Amino acid sequence: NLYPHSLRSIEELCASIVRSHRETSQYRPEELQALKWKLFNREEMQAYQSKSVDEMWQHCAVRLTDAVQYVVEFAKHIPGFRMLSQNDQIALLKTGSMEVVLVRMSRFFNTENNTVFFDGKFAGAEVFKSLACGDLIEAVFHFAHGMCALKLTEQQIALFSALVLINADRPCLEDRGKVQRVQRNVELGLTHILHRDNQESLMPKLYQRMAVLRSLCSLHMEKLRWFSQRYPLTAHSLFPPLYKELFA
Ligand SMILES: CNC(=O)[C@@H]1CCCN1C(=O)c1ccc(Cl)c(COc2cccc3c(C(F)(F)F)cc(C)nc23)c1Cl
Repeated sequence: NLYPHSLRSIEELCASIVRSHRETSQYRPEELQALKWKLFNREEMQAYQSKSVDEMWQHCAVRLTDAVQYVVEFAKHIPGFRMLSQNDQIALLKTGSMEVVLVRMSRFFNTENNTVFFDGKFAGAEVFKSLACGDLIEAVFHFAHGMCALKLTEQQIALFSALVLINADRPCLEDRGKVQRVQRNVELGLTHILHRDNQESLMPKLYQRMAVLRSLCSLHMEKLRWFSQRYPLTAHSLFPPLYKELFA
């Protein structure tokens, strides 16, 4: 039901969001724990760094598109999301899916050696040099550090990711009121989880993280435009269709 107010239905809402997060998170925390110290050797590093700009962008775009598809799956199981109009669902995903990908990336981050899980191993920022957008990668790493510092549990990440997606302030929504009601329920779920964990103090920090996410993703869209103007062939032919649908 779209308007849960009793505690039981808030707990049901949390349970379905946590389950959906777990089933669509691509890698389990314990899997990544095992790979934590698997780093690229010199040859592998050089192989990435000698890729051309558009080769490396295409290589990343495939992974990002894959990650976005998992976020679309995640969104479908957020209570109330599927009751929104198709256009509103697309509008929320168009602006929110990359933000959730970024939140999820921070789960794959090792703050001890400043590396991120990429292509099966942990990579430092220098692996992405051939992308020719050091500022974007720097910002991605910096954001991941900030997220790791909050030490969120998987359940807290699940509810936070749902709140990042269900945002009634997004542009071009048809039925803002309906999105607001779904957003309100997810907010109740997040406060419920934080209250249960005795960590209400995290709430303002999470809202601050959402503001950082928005600025970071406008940088991404700017980079994406730069890349598709600079390499129109790659951008228009090689990027997987979903990517074009969501970001073009
Ligand atoms: C387990 N792996 C992961 O979590 C990430 C997310 C999905 C797949 N993936 C990676 O393999 C990965 C991990 C770390 C980094 Cl830094 C990258 C490279 O990231 C990007 C390169 C180019 C453009 C990127 C853009 C842009 F600009 F398109 F919006 C935006 C984001 C956010 N990341 C970009 C990638 Cl692709």
